[in-house]
Amino acid sequence: MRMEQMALHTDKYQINMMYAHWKHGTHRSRAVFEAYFRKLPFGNGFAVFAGLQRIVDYIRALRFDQQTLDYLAEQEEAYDPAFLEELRAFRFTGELAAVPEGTLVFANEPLLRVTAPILEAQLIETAVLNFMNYQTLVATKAARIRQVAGADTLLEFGTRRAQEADAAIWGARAAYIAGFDATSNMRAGMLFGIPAKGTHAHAWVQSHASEEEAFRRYIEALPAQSTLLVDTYDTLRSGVPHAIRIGQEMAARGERLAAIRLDSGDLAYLSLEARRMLDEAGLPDVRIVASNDLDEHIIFNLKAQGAAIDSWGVGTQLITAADHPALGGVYKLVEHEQGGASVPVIKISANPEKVTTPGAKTLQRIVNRRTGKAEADYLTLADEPDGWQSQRLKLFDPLRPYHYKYVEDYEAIPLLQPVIQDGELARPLPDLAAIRAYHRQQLGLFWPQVLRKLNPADYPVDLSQAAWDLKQRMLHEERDEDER
Ligand SMILES: Nc1ncnc2c1ncn2[C@@H]1O[C@H](COP(=O)(O)OP(=O)(O)OP(=O)(O)O)[C@@H](O)[C@H]1O
Ligand SMILES: O=P(O)(O)OC[C@H]1O[C@H](OP(=O)(O)OP(=O)(O)O)[C@H](O)[C@@H]1O
Ligand SMILES: O=C(O)c1cccnc1
Repeated sequence: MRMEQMALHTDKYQINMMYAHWKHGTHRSRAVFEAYFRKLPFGNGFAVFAGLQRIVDYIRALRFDQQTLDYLAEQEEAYDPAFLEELRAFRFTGELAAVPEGTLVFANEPLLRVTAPILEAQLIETAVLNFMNYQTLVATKAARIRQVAGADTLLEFGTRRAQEADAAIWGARAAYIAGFDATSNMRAGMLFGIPAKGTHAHAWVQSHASEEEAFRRYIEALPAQSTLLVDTYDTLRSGVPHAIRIGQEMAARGERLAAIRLDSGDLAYLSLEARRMLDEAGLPDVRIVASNDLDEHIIFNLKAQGAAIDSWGVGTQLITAADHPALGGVYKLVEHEQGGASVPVIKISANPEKVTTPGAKTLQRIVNRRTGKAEADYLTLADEPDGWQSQRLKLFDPLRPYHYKYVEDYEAIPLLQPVIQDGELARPLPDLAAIRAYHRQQLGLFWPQVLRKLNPADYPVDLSQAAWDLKQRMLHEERDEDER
């Protein structure tokens, strides 16, 4: 997809650090950054990774054009014109490894790893996090909604309430990855190939002399796809009876009214009454769509009340991730070239959760061959020799290493896969249909206790002995340094 000029979709401090590196001649030193989040959103037991397509499009299109360079030249920092010439020739030349979109992911594991000259790796931090945090958040919310909706149809209706246009389309895509069936946003439909679906609004009914006339004229125009919104005046006294009359007329002509939509009031009561009325009128095939500030909690409750709803239109709560409006993903330096060698680096914090895990890492999903279920995610240092995969594996909690277990008959599935190498796409990214299928398959790898939406079980994310030892050694070295 074509991307607009995005080079300055970054925080100024990135440009300032790039400049300072350039001034000191360190801008080509190789750096390894990893992106991860520390806390799962919505109290969920997993997140659904999304955003990679946009990240890849952005990275590959990164250029500093004349307008961008002119703007940089005006800044109060008075960047050296020779730096701007360096930027004029900018291309991303590094590597990106990432987990595939649709993967179930957890806190404190690398979802992306960038290995590049530090000038390049630093520039992309802000945008990478921007895309990853939002899309992963919405995909995760969508997965929660899919979980309660079972096999019902889920329609994404959020554009009017989304935090601007990009959020609407990329949010629609994220929702589709995690199991929504369609979006109302036509642009998302066109750009991404998501099925686009729509009913009609109250304005259609209000713009006619009567509700019945409005319904009749609507189905005359769109006989095959008509869903009639029945709550403009009085759902059970007016909307549903009028829809029934239209539905019966259609049936007499050999056509079928597709559905009615409920958009206010007690959706359990109204759907059950509407279902009864439709069935009694000989229209058991007319489906019922519901909307009105729905989320996973309300859908769960409506289903528990036996609501007769076949399709759910979900907007605001999904697209704005209203109950957890940001994923706190971070992008941390884990290794940096010093004196020709790549050296692991650590960031210490008084808060143990904020201490980084040094060294470039790989991420494996340890799947028990006997049960077919994932036991843990396992981080090794990227330079650890292969071969451990065929041995008995000790899995221990990195914060409480005396909590451990052994796994014997397992498969170690590498999750961080090469996406960009030497600035070029390593292989084509999967299409949306493949991403959705992969996401469904991912769900099958986990026990229900990890997947349940209320108080899920913790899924272990463990370090290899070598990764753990490196972290402990660097923590102690830092402390010794402080005490000197
Ligand atoms: N049976 C139900 N159980 C739980 N929640 C419900 C039920 N029926 C509807 N809801 C939800 O309760 C909320 C009611 O919204 P609101 O107070 O705006 O009432 P309304 O009748 O929809 O009015 P409006 O015409 O302003 O949309 C919505 O989020 C709706 O999805
Ligand atoms: O409720 P959401 O999950 O965000 O779904 C989208 C809403 O958008 C439309 O309402 P509209 O914007 O016409 O306003 P309304 O809230 O008065 O129904 C539609 O009728 C849904 O209710
Ligand atoms: O098609 C619909 O019914 C629809 C689309 C967007 C928002 N609300 C409803």
